[in-house]
Amino acid sequence: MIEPLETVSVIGGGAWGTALAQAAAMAGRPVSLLVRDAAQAEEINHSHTNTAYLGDQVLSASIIATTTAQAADIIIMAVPAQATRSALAAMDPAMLAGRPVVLSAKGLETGTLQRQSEILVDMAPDAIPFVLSGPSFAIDVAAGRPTAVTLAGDDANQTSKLAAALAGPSFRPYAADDRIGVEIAGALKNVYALACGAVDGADLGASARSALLARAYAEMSRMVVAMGGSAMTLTGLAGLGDLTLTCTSTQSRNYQFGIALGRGESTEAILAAGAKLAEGVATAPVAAALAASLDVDAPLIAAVNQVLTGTADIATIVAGLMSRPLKRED
Ligand SMILES: NC(=O)C1=CN([C@@H]2O[C@H](COP(=O)(O)OP(=O)(O)OC[C@H]3O[C@@H](n4cnc5c(N)ncnc54)[C@H](O)[C@@H]3O)[C@@H](O)[C@H]2O)C=CC1
Ligand SMILES: O=C(CO)COP(=O)(O)O
Repeated sequence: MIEPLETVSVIGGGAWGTALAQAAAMAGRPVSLLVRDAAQAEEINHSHTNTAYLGDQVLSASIIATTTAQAADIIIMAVPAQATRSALAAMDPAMLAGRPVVLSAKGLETGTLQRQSEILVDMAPDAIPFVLSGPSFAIDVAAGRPTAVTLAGDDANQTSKLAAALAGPSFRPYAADDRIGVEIAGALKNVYALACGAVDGADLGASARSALLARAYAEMSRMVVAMGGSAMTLTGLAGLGDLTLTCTSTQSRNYQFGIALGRGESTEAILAAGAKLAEGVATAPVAAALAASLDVDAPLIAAVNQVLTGTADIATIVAGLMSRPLKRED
């Protein structure tokens, strides 16, 4: 029994946490939003904007920003993937026990190689994990533009109820049950967006980018199946939907990071220049380690790691991919 599903507490006041708080408010939920900076909380509560992350987008007055995590019926985690563990550790365990906790970060944890919901199980074994992923730029969600996402949980009835509690006029969650597939898709699409950006940054052409997208989809399917998820999940919003959005949109931070790599800039230089969060940078080596441990052929993940570490230039990497032994497409 997960009811009531009235109030929402969002942990993380960046672009995505603020957008999800706005979506929950538009769904009619009273929302608290945890931010780390008192001045930011003040701005959200009094001006109803979060300019550092969402420009002049006006936020719902029913979002209350706080600098300490508030208890609620529904908890939404929206800090970067590498910060989820420490954010959970900082919360009162009683806030999490028996409550639906929605993991919305898209990334795999460095060191442990864990998915976001595995981190939750580690940190709060009594919480009920759900994962939310799909094609959804924060500004689109916050501005009330039509968005559809996947919400996956272990119990179909609970997941449908939670989806209904978060659904609004412009935010449509589809209930699903393949947590593994949804999480791996969300994490890997960022790695492939780095690759697609690099293809464009290096001016390799639209044909190359589409070929990459299709082969990325095939590689992602092998990874999902090897990890115990379903390849069918990839036909949906969290798979094909988000892969195409992130790999083809200049709005994507991962794609932008990839463009800079494709132009020959180093990872260190891009980060030093103040690049926005690009989750694929941390996830790529984790994905490579997982592929190796599962014996999955993942040449694109390997290629992205070569670009990120500067161990080969783009021309050499492309030549290597194009001269792999010919194979059947299936
Ligand atoms: N921005 C977008 O359009 C979307 C982002 N996401 C995912 O959401 C996650 C977060 O991304 P964004 O919000 O866009 O990043 P962001 O860089 O805009 O904001 C991250 C926020 O998390 C806060 N934070 C970091 N560590 C924290 C901690 N330990 N406790 C509390 N707050 C902490 C930072 O202060 C910052 O406000 C990422 O995994 C991203 O892939 C998912 C869908 C869309
Ligand atoms: O996940 C996203 C859209 O679905 C956001 O992508 P970026 O993090 O690359 O901007």
